[in-house]
Amino acid sequence: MLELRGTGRAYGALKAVDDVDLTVHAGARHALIGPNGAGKSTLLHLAAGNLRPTAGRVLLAGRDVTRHGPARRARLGVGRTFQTPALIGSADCLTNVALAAWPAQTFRARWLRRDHAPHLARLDALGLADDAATPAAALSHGRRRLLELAVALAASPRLLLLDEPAAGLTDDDVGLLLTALGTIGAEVAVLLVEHHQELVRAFAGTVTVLHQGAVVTTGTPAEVAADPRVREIYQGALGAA
Ligand SMILES: Nc1ncnc2c1ncn2[C@@H]1O[C@H](COP(=O)(O)OP(=O)(O)OP(=O)(O)O)[C@@H](O)[C@H]1O
Repeated sequence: MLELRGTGRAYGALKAVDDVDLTVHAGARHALIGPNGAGKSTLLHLAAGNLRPTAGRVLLAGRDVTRHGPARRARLGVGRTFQTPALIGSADCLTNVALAAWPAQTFRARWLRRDHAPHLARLDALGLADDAATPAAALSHGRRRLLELAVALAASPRLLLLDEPAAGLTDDDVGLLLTALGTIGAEVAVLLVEHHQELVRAFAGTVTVLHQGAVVTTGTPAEVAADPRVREIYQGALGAA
């Protein structure tokens, strides 16, 4: 679904992302971990088109999108969330989801836009049905995270890029987030940047470790947790026993 080939992003002498090869397969549950400053957010920006690489290529479903901006990549099926939720605070949850769904809808669905049933179903699937009429700004931080996920999914992405969705969440909220992530269909590949080790272990089938902009290793959570290089550079990142 997503391929980075020799992809890099430099800021002067600093290589924030350095010659990265990364493949996220269709339907994958792929996590990207690494210490602070490893280059994880930069890599997500490169995948989403918010940043242009200074080296290498980005492919989406085999198509070279290196020079495509974020809007064009979104039309090709890339959805994302940000470290700080990007929502319309004054609009209620239903409106946030309905607006996000608009570009992916058929003409008929737009004409029938008063039919909010699909959007309510989406909110319900993520545990937000009771908040349909609540302004996004009035939600707790944890529920804003869930709404951001609902908004990203409303655009029917084929690749979903999630930037630290568990940041600042309570343990209970992380449980709700994990349940919500479990509702994402197999037609959507997910690349998750996350520091929360239990969430990574519970969610990801594949984990890539980034350090100083470069890929250290890719494997299952157990393989990565057992890798001595990972233990060295990323102490306890996966709660290695
Ligand atoms: N716009 C920028 N200009 C200069 N340096 C930058 C810029 N953006 C990021 N960097 C640097 O690139 C490196 C990678 O940053 P990035 O935010 O991608 O790391 P990260 O792994 O997401 O970190 P964290 O886990 O703390 O969010 C860091 O050294 C950072 O200071």
